[in-house]
Amino acid sequence: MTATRIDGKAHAARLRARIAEQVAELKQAHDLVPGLAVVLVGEDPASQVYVASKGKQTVEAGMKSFEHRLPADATQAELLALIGRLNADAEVHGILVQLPLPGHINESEVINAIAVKKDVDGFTVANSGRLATGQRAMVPCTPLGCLMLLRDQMGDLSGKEAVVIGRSNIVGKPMASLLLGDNATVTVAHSRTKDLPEVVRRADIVVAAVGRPEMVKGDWLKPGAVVIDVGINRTEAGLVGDVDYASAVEIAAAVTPVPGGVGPMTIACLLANTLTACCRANDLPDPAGLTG
Ligand SMILES: Nc1nc2c(c(=O)[nH]1)N[C@@H](CN(C=O)c1ccc(C(=O)N[C@@H](CCC(=O)O)C(=O)O)cc1)CN2
Repeated sequence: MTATRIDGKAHAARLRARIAEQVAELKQAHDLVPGLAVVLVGEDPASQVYVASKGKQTVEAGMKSFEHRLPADATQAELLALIGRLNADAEVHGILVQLPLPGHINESEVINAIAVKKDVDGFTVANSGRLATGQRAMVPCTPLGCLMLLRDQMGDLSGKEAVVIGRSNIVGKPMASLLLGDNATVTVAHSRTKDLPEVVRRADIVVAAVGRPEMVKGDWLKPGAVVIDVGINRTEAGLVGDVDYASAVEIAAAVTPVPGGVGPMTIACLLANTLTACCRANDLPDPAGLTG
């Protein structure tokens, strides 16, 4: 039997519609409009596309979008000064610096200059620490999107065996924290893991976030596993994930495709985090069902 194709595009569209409704209610009840500032440094083609999509979807959801483009040779001081102004701007509830940054810029210093309450990427040390210790945090968008897809597909994740492949600060580690928060039993595998196929074979849930085209094969999977592919790899054959989709669908119960799986959820969850940041800045309760 062939696996379900988890339609991230359709899921993201439904999520954006719910966010737009909640944004309209916020305006009506409190005369508040969430605002998102996105900062792009340089001209990386993929980043330009993502930033344009973020701006468009922010406006479509009824929020304010502020786009700031700096040249590739902008200095760190210029970037920090811009973040300082956005931190102080009452119309801006969320700030995102598009990654990757040019090599001469210290990514960690820049990210950690963002006010913790406006850190809608959830990448600051403060938000990472809060998530890792089970406190209320701003949750990174890609892992939050993966969690929403998993809950939608499987319901309760309690007691499930989950293997997260990849230990990055922006996907692997927060993903592991979120799965632990839902009471899954979590293994984080990485490049030094011994016998990775055997580790993956025991998982009910596989989240692949390694950045290696089609590395996870169908015969690594436990029959009936749910597979979330975070990879976005540009190859000569086109865009592929970290999972070999064709062989995975022969064994798994459900698999996210690339494109059209996790990617669209990343931007929808950014809108969710911006709405959450606006509510928190105004001492209102978190919006229902958006915070993970
Ligand atoms: N500050 C951040 N920088 C980056 C993040 C992030 O979450 N915060 N994530 C990625 C880029 N990204 C959003 O910024 C992103 C990547 C991919 C998609 C997406 O919808 N992908 C499509 C395929 C589109 C394509 O052809 O490239 C899909 O998977 O269907 C959305 C957002 C790195 N930087």
